Amino acid sequence: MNATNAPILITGAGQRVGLHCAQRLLDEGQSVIFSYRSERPGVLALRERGAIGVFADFSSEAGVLAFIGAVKTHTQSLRAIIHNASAWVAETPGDESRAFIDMFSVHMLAPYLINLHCSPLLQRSTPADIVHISDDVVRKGSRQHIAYCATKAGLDSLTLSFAAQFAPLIKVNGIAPAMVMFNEGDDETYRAKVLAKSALGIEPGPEVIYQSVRYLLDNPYVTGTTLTVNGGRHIK
Ligand SMILES: NC(=O)C1=CN([C@@H]2O[C@H](COP(=O)(O)OP(=O)(O)OC[C@H]3O[C@@H](n4cnc5c(N)ncnc54)[C@H](OP(=O)(O)O)[C@@H]3O)[C@@H](O)[C@H]2O)C=CC1
Ligand SMILES: Nc1nc2c(c(=O)[nH]1)N=C([C@H](O)[C@@H](O)CO)CN2
Repeated sequence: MNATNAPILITGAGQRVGLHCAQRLLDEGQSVIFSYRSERPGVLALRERGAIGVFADFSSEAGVLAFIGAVKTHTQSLRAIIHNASAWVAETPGDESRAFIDMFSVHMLAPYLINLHCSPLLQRSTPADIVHISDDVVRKGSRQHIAYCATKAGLDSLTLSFAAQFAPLIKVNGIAPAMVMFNEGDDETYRAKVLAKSALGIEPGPEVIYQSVRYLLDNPYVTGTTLTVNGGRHIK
């Protein structure tokens, strides 16, 4: 918990990694504001623990600005912003542009606007952090998720630019995971194929992302860095 107990803002926390990280922050006595788009059991669970849920549809500028305005009705300061919200959409013939625009908006426009408009709230907290959750796939590209990978690469660029812009009051870092947790529909063949891509060959679960977030929040001498959390894919 920080001295002023300024809340941590985490986006896309209704399920999976974001939900786990929000729960772990609450476990440690940290106040949390989170974004959700769909009403999920995780949204209720976080609310029942005292976290503030704010609806967000990051697919448009108007939706992002509306979210920012809503956050500012709940707090005047922020300990950190964790940009977790994401859409993992493969190219599908006929609506390539829609997919690209949607992922540009959630992976780049939303973090860009939220960082710019909420930096004054972060500056009222010491220390203060921004964490962008990217993807290890940026390292080499992806034939199956071209737009997804490109927009995550843009997020990595925002890490570098905002780290320079906001130093020394706000640290800005990224986390680049490879597969952390499968999706329900992933069959055994796909799971085996993905596990074989890393040297460690495990599905680690969302705690490895929380551990990475914790490191970045607690370390006063790290900014402009993206942590690779990929089970050794790059050495396989
Ligand atoms: N899972 C993995 O193995 C890996 C994950 N990552 C990254 O880690 C992070 C967490 O992954 P994971 O938990 O699987 O993420 P999810 O796929 O579960 O997405 C997280 C949340 O993002 C929200 N979201 C998506 N699009 C929008 C939008 N347009 N506006 C508002 N919210 C939106 C969804 O909200 P709702 O459900 O309310 O609609 C969703 O619950 C992501 O950034 C992901 O790219 C990187 C590599 C591997
Ligand atoms: N928003 C999301 N991004 C990603 C997901 C996901 O479920 N939601 N999943 C992956 C895969 O696990 C991939 O890493 C497998 O190689 C990537 N990004």
